[in-house]
This record gives sequence, structure tokens and C-alpha cells, in this order.
Amino acid sequence: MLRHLPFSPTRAAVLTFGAGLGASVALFLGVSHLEYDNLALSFAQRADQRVASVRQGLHDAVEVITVTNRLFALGTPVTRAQFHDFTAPLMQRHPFIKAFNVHRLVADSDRAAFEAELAAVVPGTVIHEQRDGVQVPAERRPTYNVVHYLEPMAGNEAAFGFDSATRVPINAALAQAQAEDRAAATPLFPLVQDAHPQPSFQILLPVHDRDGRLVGDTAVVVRARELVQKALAGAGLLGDERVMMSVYAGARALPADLVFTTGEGGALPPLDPIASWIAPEHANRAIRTLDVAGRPWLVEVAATPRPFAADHLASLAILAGGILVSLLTAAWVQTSGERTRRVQQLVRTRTADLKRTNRRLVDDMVARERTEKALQQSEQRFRQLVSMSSDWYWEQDAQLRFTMVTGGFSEKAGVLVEHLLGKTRWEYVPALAASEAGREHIARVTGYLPFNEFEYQVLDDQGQTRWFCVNGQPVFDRNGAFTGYRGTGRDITERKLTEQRVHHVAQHDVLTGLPNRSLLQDRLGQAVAYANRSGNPVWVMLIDLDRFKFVNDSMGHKAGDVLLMTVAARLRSALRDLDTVARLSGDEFVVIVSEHGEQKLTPEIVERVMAAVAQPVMLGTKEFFVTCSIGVAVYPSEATEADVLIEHADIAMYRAKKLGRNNFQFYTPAMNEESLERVRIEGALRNALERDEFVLYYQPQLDIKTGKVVGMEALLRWQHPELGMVPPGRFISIAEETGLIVPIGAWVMRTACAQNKAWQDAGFDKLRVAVNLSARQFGAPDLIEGLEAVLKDTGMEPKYLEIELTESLFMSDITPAVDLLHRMKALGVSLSIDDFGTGYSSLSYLSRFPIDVLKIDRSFVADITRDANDEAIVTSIIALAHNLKLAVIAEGVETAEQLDYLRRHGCDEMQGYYFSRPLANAQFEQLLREGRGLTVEAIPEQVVEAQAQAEVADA
Ligand SMILES: Nc1nc2c(ncn2[C@@H]2O[C@@H]3COP(=O)(O)O[C@H]4[C@@H](O)[C@H](n5cnc6c(=O)[nH]c(N)nc65)O[C@@H]4COP(=O)(O)O[C@H]3[C@H]2O)c(=O)[nH]1
Repeated sequence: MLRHLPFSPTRAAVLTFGAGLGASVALFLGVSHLEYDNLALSFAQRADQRVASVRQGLHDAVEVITVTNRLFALGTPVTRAQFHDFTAPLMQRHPFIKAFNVHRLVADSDRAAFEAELAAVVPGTVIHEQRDGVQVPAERRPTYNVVHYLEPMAGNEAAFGFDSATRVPINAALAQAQAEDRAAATPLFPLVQDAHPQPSFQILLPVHDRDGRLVGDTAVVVRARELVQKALAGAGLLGDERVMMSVYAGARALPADLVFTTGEGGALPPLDPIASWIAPEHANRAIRTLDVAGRPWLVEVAATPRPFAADHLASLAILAGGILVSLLTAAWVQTSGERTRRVQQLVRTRTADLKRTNRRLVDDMVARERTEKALQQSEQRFRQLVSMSSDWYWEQDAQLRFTMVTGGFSEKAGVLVEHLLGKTRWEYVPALAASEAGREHIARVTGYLPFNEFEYQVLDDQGQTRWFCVNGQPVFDRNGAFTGYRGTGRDITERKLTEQRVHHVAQHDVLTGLPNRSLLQDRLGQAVAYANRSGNPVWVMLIDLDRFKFVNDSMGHKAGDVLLMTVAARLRSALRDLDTVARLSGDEFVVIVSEHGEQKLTPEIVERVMAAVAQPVMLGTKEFFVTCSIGVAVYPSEATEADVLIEHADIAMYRAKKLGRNNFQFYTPAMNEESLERVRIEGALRNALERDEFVLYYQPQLDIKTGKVVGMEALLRWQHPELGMVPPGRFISIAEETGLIVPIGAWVMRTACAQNKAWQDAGFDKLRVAVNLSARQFGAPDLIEGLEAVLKDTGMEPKYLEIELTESLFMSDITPAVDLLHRMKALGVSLSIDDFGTGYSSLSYLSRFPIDVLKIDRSFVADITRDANDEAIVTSIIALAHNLKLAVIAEGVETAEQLDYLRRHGCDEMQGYYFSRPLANAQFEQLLREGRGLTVEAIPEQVVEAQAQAEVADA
């Protein structure tokens, strides 16, 4: 059966519904029972109320007649008027009273008199009776019971004079009243005064005279229905449809006795046993018997049949609610049951699935374990890699805030990770938004674009500036929604600092820290641009230190460096911050000064610079004076374009140098010519050796005592096809600067040796040839080998070669110089110091050097007879040399006085125009051939010696 239902109720649901239904019915019955009891109680109360009301109404009627009867029982005659006055208010109070009667027993003998009295009240009244409904004079009887007093008369006229003895009920009631001595009621009977009979009755009480004889009675005529109605209405019990009621003026419910009923058809409906069973409350009936002045009255009260639901709302509601709750509970149980069934089914299915999956899982587990292991290893490798590398790894969320930074970020970057997390890059580095590169980066990132090698500055937790370089890739989920960024970063501070250093180094001189040539060009461009804008002039000064080369060569590079740094600092402090001081090269500095506002550019600026440089400098333990030569180029000026400013300043500087150093020159176009010549010379010099344009001149050197030529100095001459004979003063310095002096010097050495050997071989006296060795040659690595080769190749004995060195050559780091000199000396050559006295004045090194000859510079010799200082220097040099067992040769001897002085002071040899200028090959050979020499005056050797010693002591 259940299988045909659209759903199959579970047993639990059926049981739940059954139990719920049973409980609901039980509850319904219980509550119904209570309702029945309640209804019965309510009905009993209603019935009692009604019965009591009716009883009260009847009691009032009895009470009325009792009171009225007392009026007559006193024996005092009562007039009709008194009777009227007495009964009028009672009638008013009890409208159910039809009339008050006083009956008189009248003997037939008194009939006429009595009728006369009656007629006196109502004319024509006789004692009468009713026969077939018609009023007729009473038949003659022994006694009559006549209505004597009647109130009210109106409406009751027919009763006045009526012989009530013709009425059985009245006679019976009077007899009963007399017998029981109390009021007695008649049954219902039709009144003579009623044309249409209404249920009425009388209650009467006998009246006795003073002797106790019955003389009549007092009666009240009552409308029975009105009485009942009045009683019920007075108690407010009319109109209650819940009950029906009937009142009978008798002991049984006979229709003839029916006084009052609410039921239709004049009486209560009979009880329907079936209906009573279904609705027991309908069987509620109350039957009470009342005593009405000795007569039984029946009051019957029944409940009005009502719809069942009207009186059973609560129980029905409970039943309906119970059924509903049962249904709902059953439905819930059903649903739960079904769900449980489904869940069980699902569990079974899933369990089967799980078993299958489990088997697969076991397989997968093995694979996964392998994968996890590999992953762990990979992760470990990644972590190791990250920790070993200088990089860190970072991630950001969709709002571009850092969510993770790994790889020892704090240690590598000096920033705690917590300081970064939750912030965007530009929240952590607000300066990003201020730079163009930063804004570009922000735009890129907010556009979810990848970025590479983005570099930016960060302040670390210690407040140090660092540089980070980051790479990043945007991350999108499967749906293409942006979820954040991930990438790497590294600290590139070191690299940046290195770059800055490199950049600084690239633009600055390492030694002095001043801008170098490259930055100088930049600054010069700015200065020229400023000059063009403002119309103010710009001066470019090229400063060259005088005799720096000497310091560098003589005191060593370190001293030279100290000097350069000192000069750089002095230049810097002598000028304004706005001005540029740059190191061009070696001992050359460039200053750019621009005219600003009221500060005019004047030569005092140049003088101030010169004065600043010309302060004493402590080099080691020695005090040294350095001067400078300055060339100044002015922009704008007629002849000076912006791009040749330094060149022109250089030309002017050369001019200043030429003019005796320690001064300055402003560039003039004429200077350019000299410079051009210098350039021409430099160019021509490069080809001179190849073109065989060099020649050697030889200047004789003579023994002062004997006057004989003992040697010669080889002096280089350049026979240029256009320039003519170019003296060394014009090209030697250029050759030294360009390094051309090395091959040229080698040529000189070889040529001089070869020539000397040739003259020796030609039979002339064997002379010594002196060859100048420049600093560049002295520093050449193959110097010794070259000398050996020359001596070997020419076959000249080494003792005939004298190598002239300048003091400055070996004054710097004397140890290698000493070593080199010894190696040269080991070749068998002699060594002389040229221009002695012009350089570094310490003579202490002389004892350590294997020197043979000191050569007094011609500048001392020139003034030897005029300047006491020079005299002193010369005599000192001679004395010193002799003390050191060195020979002394004076050069530049031009006069006999000079020669005389030198001779007197014991100078060994001389060289100078006084005897001979440097001579070409042929001329020199001629000189040798002629055997020319000095004329020697006889000066006693002791005198010369003594004089020399005395002058040395004076000096
Ligand atoms: N006023 C005056 N001058 C005199 C007198 N006697 C000689 N002289 C000049 O004095 C210079 C002597 O040479 P130095 O001091 O070595 O000075 C040399 C030397 O330092 C250098 N020089 C010349 N030839 C060579 C060379 O082959 N190699 C190197 N390295 N330097 C050389 O050039 C310098 C100048 O050479 P020169 O012009 O030939 O000038 C020569 C010579 O002509 C005199 O009485 N009065």
C-alpha cells in the first residue's frame, strides 16, 4: 500500500504521527470533558437563576395579597376610596396584577340591598354570573360570593358584581385558604372580564369578621405570563438564547397549564436521545417545582442546542493543533529519516568511493612522498641558495604591500623585515614619488607590469643610505585577477659607491682630488655658457710650477706628490668656492674664474694665486720654495675662442716661463707664433734623426794649469733645412718632454765615442769626450747595456768617456741611483755632475756617489768677479771637490778674469767661449791639429792652494 504513495513514510514517522494523534485525541477528550462540566455548571446556574426569579415573582404576588388582606383583617370598614388608594401603588409596582378583588359572601336575603349598593357604584350592576360566555343575573342561591370591591374598574367592569362562587377554582382555593389559613392560588382559569382568555390565576386570602366568621376574601388577579416575564426581565434573564424555559401552573407539564415558554410551539422540545449522546450538553435540563400559595408550579429549563464547535473551541483547537503538530513532527521525523537514509546511502557510496580512493591514495602517497622529498630538497636548495646569494626574495599582495621578505633580508639590507611588511615600496621610501624614475616605477607597478633592475635609495635602520636593486613580476590567479607581485632584490650599495668612486675618479685627479681634464672641460663649458649669458668675462689661468721637475727628480716622487697636494690646497684656498681649480697634468693646474656681480676680475687675483703658491713648503725635513708661472686667457676677447682658452693660457704660461719664471702673462695673439714654432719643432724633431739632421759640436775642455786641451764636450746641434741651425735650448726640452731624447741621446753617445776614437786613431792626443745624459736616458732600462754596446762597437776605451749628469737625476731615491752609477762606473767611464750648484744644495750625497768631476755651472762663473755670493759658491765647490778628491771644471768661462780667478782658486779645468765656442768636427780637428791651448801664466802652486783655502774659510 505504502509503495503506491508518492512518498514512503518511515515507521518512525507513522509512529510519531499515531502517538501525536492519540495524545491530541486524549487531550481533546479531556478538555471536552472539562468543557462539558463547565457547560453543565453554567447551565445549572442559569436554570437556578431563572427558577429563583420566577419564584420571587410569585412570592411577590403572594406578598401583595397578604398585605392587602391585612387591610380588611383589622375589622375596620374599608371604603372603596381607601381600597383604591391602597392598591393603586401596588398595581403600579406589579404590572402583572390584573385586578384586586374583594369578594363578599352575600346571603340571598341580602341580595337586593347588596345589589343596590353595587348599583350605587356602577349603575345597573346586579349580582351576576356567566353562562355560555354571557353575563347573566345570578340564579338565586343561598349565598353568593360577589366581587364587591374591584380595582381597577377600568378593563375589569365585567367582574364587578360577579358571583365568584360560580367558579370552581376560586371556591377550591378559598376552601384551601380557609383550611390552611394562608393564601391559596387558583389554577389558571379564564377571567370574565377577558374577551380573549389569557392565562391568569388568583391568589386569595379569606376575610373574617370580628367574630371570626368568614365574610369573604381578598384576591389578586394575576396575569401569569406577565408575572413570569416581569420576574425574568427584572433579573435580566430574558433574551439569553443559550437556554429555553417553560413555566407551568401545575405539577406537570400540561399544555393547559403552560404559563410561559421560550420554546417554539409553546413548550420545550422533547429530548432527542441520539443528539443527546453526540452533544450531551444538549441534554441539560432542569425541572423545578415551586409552591405558589399551596399550588405546585413546574419550571422546566433546557439548554438551547448550539453548534458543537461553539462550545468546544478550546478542545477543537487543541485537537487541530495536536494533529497539526503531529503531522509536522511526523513530517520532520520523515524528513530526518529520509535524510538519514540518504546520508546512510551516501555514506555507503562514499565509503565505497573512499575505499577505491584509499587504494589510489596509498599509491599516490608513495609518489607524493617522493615529490615532497624532492620539494623539500628543492626548498632547501632554494633557501641555501637565497641565503648564500646576496639576493632576497619578496612578495606583495594585491594592494602592493609587502607580505613576505625572505633570504636574510635584515642582515643583507640592514632593515628589519617588520619595518617593510604591510607597506608599499613607496610608503617605505617616500622619496620615490619625488623622483622621475620613482614615479615611472610606481606607474609601472600600478599598471601590473613586470620591472627589471629598478634601483633606488633607501635609508636603513641605522640611517645609512643604501642602494637596492629589485626585479618583480606581477602575479595573476587562474581567472586572470591580479593578486600581487613577487620578485628579488639585492643590496647594490657597494657597487653604487664604487661607481660613484669610479665616476669621481674619472673626473678627479687621484692625487690632489681636484677636477681632472675631463671635468675641467665640463666646467669650462659651463663657465663659457655663463659668460655668454651674463656678458661677464671668464679667465682661464694655466699654472705651471717652476722647477717642479727638479723637486720630483731630486727629492723623489713622494716629495713631488706632497708638493702637488700642497699647491692644490693653496690654490683652492686662494680662490672662491665658485671658481674651478683643476689639475691638467703633472705640475700643471688650471683655474677658471668668472666675474660675478661686483667682484671684478683683476690681475690681483693672479698675483694672489702666485703668492699663495710661493710659500715655503716642508718636504720631509727640508724647507723648499716653489714658484709658478701663470698664463691667463680671457674670454670673451678678440683672439680667444672658447675651445682654445686652455691652449692660449698654455701659450701665455710658456711665455711667462721664458721670461724668467715666477711671473704671469696674459695671452696675446703674438704668443701664438712662438707656440706654433714649438709645435713645428716638435713635429720636425720626430723626423730629425731619420733625416740625419743632427750634428755634434765639440767644445774643448782645457787643463787650467797646463793650458792644454784635455777633453771636449759633445754638444748637439740640429741642422734643420728650414729653421737652420737650431740650438739645444730650443729643442732639448721638447725632446725630453716627448721622450725623443732617448734615441737622440743614444745617437749622440755613439757618434761622440766614434768620433773621439777616430781622432785618437788619427793620432791626435787621446782626449776625453763628455756626453750629456738626460734624465730620461738615465731612467732607461737598457742604459748600461747601451753604453757597453757603444764602447764595444766604437772600440773607445771607457776611460775616455765622461758622462755628464745633472744633480736632479739621482737626488730622489738615491739607492737605485747609487747602484746605477756604480754599474756605470764599473764600465770604466768617468762621471761628472753638470751644472753643479744649481739644484738641490745638499752635498752629502757626493761622498756616496762614484763621481769623478764636478762641473761648476756657468751662471756662477758669469758673475764670479762681480758677485761675492757667486765667488763664495765657486770657491766652496772647488774646495769641496778637492776634499772629496774630485776634479773641478768650470764652464762658461768667457773672460780672462774669470779664468784668472778660477786658476787662482785651484779650479782644475775650464770650458768656455774664452778659449773656444763649440766647434764642428772639422774645426775641432783643426784645433787639435794646430795644438792650440791656453797661455799659462806661472802662478806658484802654493799660492794658488793657499788662496783657495782662505776663500773657502771666508765663505
Ligand atoms: N754663454 C756661454 N755659453 C757657453 C760658454 N761656453 C760654453 N757654453 C755653452 O754652455 C753649454 C754647455 O753645455 P751644458 O751645460 O751641458 O748645457 C747643454 C746641455 O744641457 C744641453 N745639451 C747639448 N747637447 C746635448 C746632448 O747631446 N745631450 C743632452 N742631453 N743635452 C745636451 O743643452 C745645453 C745647452 O747647450 P749649448 O747651447 O750647446 O750650450 C753649451 C755651450 O755652448 C760660454 O763661455 N758662454
